[in-house]
Amino acid sequence: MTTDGEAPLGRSDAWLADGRSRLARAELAPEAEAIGRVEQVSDGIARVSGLPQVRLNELLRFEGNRLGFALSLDADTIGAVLLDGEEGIHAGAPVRGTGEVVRVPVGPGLLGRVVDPLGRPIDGKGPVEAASHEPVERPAPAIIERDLVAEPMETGILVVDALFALGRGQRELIVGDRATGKTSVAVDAIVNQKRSEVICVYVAVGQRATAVARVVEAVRAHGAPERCIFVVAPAATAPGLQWIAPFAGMTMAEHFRDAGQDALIVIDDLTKHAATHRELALLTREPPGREAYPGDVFYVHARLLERAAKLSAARGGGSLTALPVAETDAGNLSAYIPTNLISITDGQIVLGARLFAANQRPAVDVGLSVSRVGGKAQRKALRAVSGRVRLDYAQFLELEMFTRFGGMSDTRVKAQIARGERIRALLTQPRFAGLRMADQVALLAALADGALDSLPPARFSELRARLPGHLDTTAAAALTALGDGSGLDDGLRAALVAAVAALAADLAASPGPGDGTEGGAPGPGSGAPPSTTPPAGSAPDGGASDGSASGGSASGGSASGGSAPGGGAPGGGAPGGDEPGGSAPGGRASGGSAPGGVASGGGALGGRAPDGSTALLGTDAPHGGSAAPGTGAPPIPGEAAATGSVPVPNPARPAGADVSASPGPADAAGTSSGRVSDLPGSAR
Ligand SMILES: Nc1ncnc2c1ncn2[C@@H]1O[C@H](COP(=O)(O)OP(=O)(O)OP(=O)(O)O)[C@@H](O)[C@H]1O
Repeated sequence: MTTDGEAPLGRSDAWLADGRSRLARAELAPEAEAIGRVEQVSDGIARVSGLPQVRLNELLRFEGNRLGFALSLDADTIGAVLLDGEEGIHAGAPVRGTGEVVRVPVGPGLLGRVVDPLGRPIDGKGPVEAASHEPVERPAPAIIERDLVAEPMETGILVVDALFALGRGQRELIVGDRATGKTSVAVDAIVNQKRSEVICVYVAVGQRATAVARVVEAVRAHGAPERCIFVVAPAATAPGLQWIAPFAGMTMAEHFRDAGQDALIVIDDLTKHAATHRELALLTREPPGREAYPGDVFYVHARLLERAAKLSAARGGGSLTALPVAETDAGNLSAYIPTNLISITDGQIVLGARLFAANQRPAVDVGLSVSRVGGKAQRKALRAVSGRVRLDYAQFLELEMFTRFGGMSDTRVKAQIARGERIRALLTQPRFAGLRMADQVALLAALADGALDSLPPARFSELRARLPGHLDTTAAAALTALGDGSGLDDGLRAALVAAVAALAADLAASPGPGDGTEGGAPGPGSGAPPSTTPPAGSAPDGGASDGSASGGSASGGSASGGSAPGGGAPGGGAPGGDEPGGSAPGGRASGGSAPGGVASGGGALGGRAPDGSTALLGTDAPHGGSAAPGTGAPPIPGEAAATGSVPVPNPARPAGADVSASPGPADAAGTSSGRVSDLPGSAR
């Protein structure tokens, strides 16, 4: 051996000696690792045996590093919800407990990102930088850690900010039938936060991927996406992921709340979350209760929404406002999940399908909506001018119904109706056209002082669009004074009203666009062609839908051609008469533009007549039902009515069935007050 040859031998000897000494120092002891076994996999659930020490909600690791969590613990097996799908997981595969619960990344690194409920990016913008990882299930702040809701959360939507003001830290349910604008109200609230410092989290549970993409796009186009997080679990994702999505979103929002910031979370929607919870519960063989939901569905949503709170100064003074969304079926607010959520939250914004079809958008039903804590948080100036609006509007809705039956020529009543029509036109607001608080104050003060009386309601949309710029130039001092949060003194009010009056006079003097866009339309025969009028609940975005009903208020005409979707029985449809119980010409309901005056019978989609009366809405037309002739128009929810047969949707009734011949239970329900009891199905 050469010297060269000995050197490597010496190094390996040293390595061997070092290894031996370390081995001698090592304390060898047996270590137990519990490895369970998958017994069965189906429908996103794995039944696992052999892991007796696993705790509820513990994270489990399956083969291929796939994750799941323990949802139910039985004597011998665990019902585990799979978070990454079932691929590669088969009976007999090993499972390990982790001793951990499900955690998600939190922190500013998530802002502007679209992530799945585990915080994994799905927007192709690279990995998320997390400040830390927090459990998805966390306890709600204790009472002592909370403060009163005292600051407004402005949505920019006049009807909400003026009549159902929200406060930071409040939980307000947005509830309504399918396609009544629930998401739009929530997204408008998010978009409006571009004027504030509020962090927004939008959680999509069980939505169509295209609908989610539209929301993300809308916020990117109109809002402040750099302060938004999108947590997305579309309908096609594993039920386990959909289940944790609201909890994950809440944890991400809580991070900002706990850092003393203000956050807003929209959960769209909890009805689908409840359905996922029911699905998982049934698959893990939990005993079903009412409507087959497991008994803990109330607890699941209560513990989720209790995490929204306004924190005390000692805890940093941050707030988390929650806007959960719930879907009703045929306006039935008394179904299990909507009633649960109504009782958990601090109020609800109810969206009505008939109002929506009548082009009253946002279709907020002022009779059924309420905000239980936000009123105290409303800005003083806005409170000063919005006080009478709700009362005036509610009175108008009742009066309007009575005027449908003719008579009521009293000048005082006429004035009230005219005022109500103006309120209605003012409360109609397109999407992404949020108003500043000062704009809202100016509009409502001008309305109350009669400064808008010379402007036809059809021109209000122009007024609203031009108002912010006009106030900026003509009433800058008043805007500054209002921005200070002070109340509305007489001088300030006069300045704002004068500015709005000047703009209204300017508009009144200039020629209008010809066809109204809301709140009644100008001339007879200006109804939208039936072929372009969407059926109730399927109106497309913006202008097209705006034009359909309100623009479609041809007065005194007869029902225009086309048949209502789903057809209508002879005698139903939209009669052209403007008398109550007017003679139905026996035609089919036309799409859109029910003629002016009082539409009678069922099945017409329509708008508002220039005289302010509400044409019959086609809520039952798509179902094919039709009302008997001469039954009178059904009330818009919130209005009183004493009609006989009410053309309400009745899922139990087969398509094409004649309402008058076989009145369904919903028809028998009283229609006297527009309250919950009047809603279809609620009397049952
Ligand atoms: N203020 C508004 N002005 C004009 N169009 C509106 C307004 N609000 C909503 N819409 C339109 O109504 C349609 C339904 O709205 P949206 O999707 O928000 O309803 P939804 O109740 O959330 O529906 P889904 O039940 O499918 O979730 C959309 O096409 C939307 O653009």
